[in-house]
Amino acid sequence: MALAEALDSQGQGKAALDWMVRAAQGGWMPAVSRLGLWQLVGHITPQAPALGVGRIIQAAQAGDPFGLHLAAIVDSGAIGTPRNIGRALYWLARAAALGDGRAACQLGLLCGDEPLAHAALSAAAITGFEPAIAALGARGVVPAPTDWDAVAAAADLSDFAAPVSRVVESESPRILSVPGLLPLWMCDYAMALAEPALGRALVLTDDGSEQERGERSNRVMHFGLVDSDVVLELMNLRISQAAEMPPENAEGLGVLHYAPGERYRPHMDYIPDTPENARQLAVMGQRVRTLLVYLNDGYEGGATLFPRLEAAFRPAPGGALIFDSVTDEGEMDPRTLHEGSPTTSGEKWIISKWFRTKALRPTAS
Ligand SMILES: O=C(O)CCC(=O)C(=O)O
Ligand SMILES: [Fe+2]
Repeated sequence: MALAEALDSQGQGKAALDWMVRAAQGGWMPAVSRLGLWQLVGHITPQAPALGVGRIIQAAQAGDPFGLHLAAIVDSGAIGTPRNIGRALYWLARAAALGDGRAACQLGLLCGDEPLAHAALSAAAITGFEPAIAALGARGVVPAPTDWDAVAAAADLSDFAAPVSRVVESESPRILSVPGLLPLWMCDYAMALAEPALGRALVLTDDGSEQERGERSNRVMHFGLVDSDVVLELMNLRISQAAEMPPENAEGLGVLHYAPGERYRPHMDYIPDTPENARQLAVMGQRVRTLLVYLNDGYEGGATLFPRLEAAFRPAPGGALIFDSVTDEGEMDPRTLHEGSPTTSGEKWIISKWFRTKALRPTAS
C-alpha cells in the first residue's frame, strides 16, 4: 500500500496500479478501497464509477476503515451511485463501532435523541476528534453507546429539509440572500473540521495556474471528495438546492478563514476565457454561480462588498448570499466585481461554493 502510494506520487502510475490491482485481487481490503477510489475518479486507471463504487462497497462490507469512510461519502453524496442516506448511516455505525471518531461525531450530531447523541459525541470526543469536543461544550463525557445502529436509527435529518426562503437583493446582476440556510451546529462543525487543515488561499491567475497572491491574504480549506463525510455531503445537497444547481456541478466545499486585517481583494468569480483557460473551461465549464455561507459573528468589518453596485452584505450566522457571475445570456458579468473586505477585529469564517455549468463528479449512470 505504502509502496503503491509512493510509486504513484513519484509519477510511476503504471507500476502503482499494477501493484494495487494485484493486492486487491489477493483480497487485501485496503487495496480494494484505494483501487475503487481510483476507478471512481479516473486516477491512473480509466474512470469507471460503477466498478469503483462496487469495490468501495465490497471493502466497506469487509469492515475496511477507508472503505467505510468512502462508502459513507459516495452513498450520501450520490457519487457514482444513487443517493442512499440510510446506507450511509449504516456505514457510519460500522465505522463508529470500530472506534472512528469522525463517524461517531457525525452520528451524534445527526441524532435526534439527546441521551444517545450525548453518548455518541462523548465517544467521538474521547478519540480527540476536535469537532466533537467543541460540540460537547460544557457537557461532560458520558459512556459510549452500546448500540451504534440505535444511534443511526435515531438520525433526524429535518434540519437539511427545512424550507429555504430566498430574498432577491438585486435583479441584475442576480443576487439573493437566504437567511438561516444552515443551522449553527453545521456552521460550528464546518469551522472545527477546517481549522486544523487551513492553508494559504490561492488565486486562479490569467495563465490558468493557482498562486499565492497578496490580493487574497486569508486561509482556506478545500474539501475534496476524500476529505468529505456524510454531514458535509448533506450540507452540499442543501447548498445546491438553495442555489438551484445540480450538486455534482459544485466545486469542493471551501471553508475560508480571515484573521484581523485579512481580505480577499476585489475580483470576479468567473474564469476569464483566455487561451490558457480554454482546456479547463471545456472540461469543467464556466463558474456561473457562487454561494457563500456566513458561519459566525463576533468580528468587525469583513462584509462582502460589490463596489460597482454599491452594495454590502454580511448575513447573520447560517445565512447565505447567492450571486450569478454571468448574465442570463451566459456572458461574463464584470458588474459582479466583489471583495471580502478586511476584518478589523475578530475572525470571519465563511463557506464558499462555486458552481460550474458542467458536472465535476460522476453521478449514478
Ligand atoms: O469573503 C468574502 O466575503 C468573499 C469571498 C469570495 O469572494 C469568494 O469566495 O469567492
Ligand atoms: Fe469571490
